[in-house]
Amino acid sequence: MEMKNITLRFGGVKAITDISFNIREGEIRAIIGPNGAGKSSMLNVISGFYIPQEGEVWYKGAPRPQMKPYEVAQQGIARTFQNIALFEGMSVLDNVMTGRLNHMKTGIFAQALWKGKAEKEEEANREQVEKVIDFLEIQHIRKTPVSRLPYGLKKRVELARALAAEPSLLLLDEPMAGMNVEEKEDMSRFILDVNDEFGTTIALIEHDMGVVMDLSDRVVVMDYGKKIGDGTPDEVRSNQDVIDAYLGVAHD
Ligand SMILES: Nc1ncnc2c1ncn2[C@@H]1O[C@H](COP(=O)(O)OP(=O)(O)OP(=O)(O)O)[C@@H](O)[C@H]1O
Repeated sequence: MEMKNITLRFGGVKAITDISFNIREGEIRAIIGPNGAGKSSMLNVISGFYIPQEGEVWYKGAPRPQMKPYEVAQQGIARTFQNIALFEGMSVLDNVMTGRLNHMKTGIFAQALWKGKAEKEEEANREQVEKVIDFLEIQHIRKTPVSRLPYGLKKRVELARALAAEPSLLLLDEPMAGMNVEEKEDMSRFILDVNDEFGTTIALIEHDMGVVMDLSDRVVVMDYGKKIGDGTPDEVRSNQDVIDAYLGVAHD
């Protein structure tokens, strides 16, 4: 995926100014930056939730036309949210199942006409869901309503739902926010395993520098809507603009 000269405005506020960067197939790419830098806005541009006023999003080698978020999802892009967005009253299993909605092609009428086809689809959906539930080690809570789960597990269920969609690009908005050290370690391991095992490309926003530097292949750094750094964790760590931004050095 390639972001080319993206500019995004909200009225008079420029959230993103002329930013370009790419996400290579199979990599873990982090977007970092101080509060209000424009990271969530950028993730929303990637997911098709915001349409930038300027610039182009290229996906799989071609410019992506203006699309609705569900159409972007159908192209294999799934995401999790900064604030957990699960159905609290529903079980873990049912929540993860909602991740398959994009794969449910057989409508109600078709189901009535071709029962066999619908059954096959249902089976494939169940299989993928069970695979993800096993992979993320949440079998023991599959029947539990999400509202009863501790925070760290809710975040894992959100990851499970996104993975159930079998995305080729997975967007994670602060996957470790609010977690304790142990939960962060678990989540890091799962993210690395997902990348390894399924070959899923991952773009994530994360505030915990230790986590970002350990997980990512490459990092984009934003500050005040601009890109100030882009490279491997080591390159970014030694970039003077990045150091200044994080130490809060005044802008000219
Ligand atoms: N829907 C919106 N309407 C108006 N302004 C917005 C909107 N979303 C973001 N902004 C503004 O755009 C800028 C970038 O915000 P954004 O949330 O993308 O930053 P961020 O880096 O994700 O911040 P944080 O780390 O605090 O989540 C901020 O000045 C913010 O106030």
